[in-house]
Amino acid sequence: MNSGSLSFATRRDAAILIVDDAPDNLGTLRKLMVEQGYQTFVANSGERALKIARRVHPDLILLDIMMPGMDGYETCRQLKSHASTQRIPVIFMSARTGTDDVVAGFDLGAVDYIGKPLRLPEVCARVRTQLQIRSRSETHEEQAERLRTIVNNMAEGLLIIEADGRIQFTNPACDKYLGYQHDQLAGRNIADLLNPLVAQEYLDYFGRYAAAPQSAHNHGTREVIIRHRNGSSVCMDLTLTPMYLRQPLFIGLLHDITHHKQSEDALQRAAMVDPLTKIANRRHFDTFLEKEWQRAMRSGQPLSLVVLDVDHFKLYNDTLGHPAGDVCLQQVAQAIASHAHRPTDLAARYGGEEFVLLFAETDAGKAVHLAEAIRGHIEALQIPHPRSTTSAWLTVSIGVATIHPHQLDNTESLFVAADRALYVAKEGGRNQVQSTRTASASLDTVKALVMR
Ligand SMILES: Nc1nc2c(ncn2[C@@H]2O[C@H](COP(=O)(O)OP(=O)(O)OP(=O)(O)O)[C@@H](O)[C@H]2O)c(=O)[nH]1
Repeated sequence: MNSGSLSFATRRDAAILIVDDAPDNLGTLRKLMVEQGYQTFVANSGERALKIARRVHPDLILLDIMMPGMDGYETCRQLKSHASTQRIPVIFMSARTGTDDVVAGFDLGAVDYIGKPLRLPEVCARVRTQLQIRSRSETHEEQAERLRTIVNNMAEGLLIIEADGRIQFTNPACDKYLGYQHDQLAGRNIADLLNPLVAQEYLDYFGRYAAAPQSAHNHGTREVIIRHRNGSSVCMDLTLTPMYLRQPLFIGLLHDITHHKQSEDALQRAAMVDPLTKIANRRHFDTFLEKEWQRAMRSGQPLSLVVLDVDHFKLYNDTLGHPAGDVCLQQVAQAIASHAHRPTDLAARYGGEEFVLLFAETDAGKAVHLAEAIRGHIEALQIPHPRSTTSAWLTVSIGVATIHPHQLDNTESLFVAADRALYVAKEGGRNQVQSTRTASASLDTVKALVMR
């Protein structure tokens, strides 16, 4: 038993409409069809046949041609012109077996033509065959419908692209991702959606595949920026698969990664920012310094590092509480960061109450001047520090170091110099700026202090 008869075997309940004005014929055919296991409906006129067909949607109609009133041809014409009945297979039965009659029957859309007098086994065979064909074509339609449903409902955008870059088809998800109405993208070129370099790369790949489909390789998945209809850019993963369907075609699958990108960016930003003060953290500062250091080595420009430490901060915490200390650090951070104006300046929280600032292309004189401005700014905030022995307000001590980096130096040496200057500022009474120059002048003092 082949698969066709198998599928047919499951359709023993097929419904047959028998149309004939002769009661004997109707009776004989009905009995025959019932014996075959079919469900039967009968009509003795064309008008009645149309009514029944519209109501019960039979799987097949056996239709006599010569009938009073509406004949079989007209009945068939009307069946074929009505959406709900046009796909029902019709087999004509007639004593008129001339070629013209038979051809006229097929021209009206009949699937078969049986001559009268009927040979009953032949009728059974022809009915069976037509039901098998119908059952197979239904399966094809069901499959096509299933595929259509998947394509229309999938979350990924689907594009079918021709070798010259012309878009042949897009699914609703693709239209939605890119802001187009249904069918607006078909006919456009992918070059309208991508930046020119990327588009050219794809077109070259299409061209290579079209020239030698057998040697084609999968283009894989890559991240692309696609132009949305509103002019904005959307970040997508595009997977391209070449396919030969009568012509070289490329199936593109678009996966929106904008949200993924945004959270990736947010994570990246979070990894660079100090959670308490919202300015750069130590990690970000070190990376930034390394980059500026390399740049300064190439340009020969000076690089200045400013190190700041809040005075008597332990005392501040002990007096006003740790939460007040946190707020104070936020205020100090904002004040410091407001002095980093250029893209090559960066303020960061380097540790507990210690802050740093990098000023690229800034000589010692300017850096000390900037540091002095920051010190004054923080003092002017007039954050009360009741038990400070330095001032009634919160103050900072600042060390400044400037260097013209070269191969033999490293960033560590710049930090050591700035920290030394800071040490001198602390020991010199706090609330002041000291630079490497001033620090080295007081080196003896430092040495003496260190020895103590
Ligand atoms: N509130 C708060 N305090 C912090 C934070 N990080 C560090 N500290 C405190 O900062 C204080 C730093 O104290 P020290 O290093 O002794 O320095 P100091 O008291 O500022 O003294 P000098 O630097 O010599 O003027 C410590 O008490 C730390 O607990 C923070 O995130 N929040």
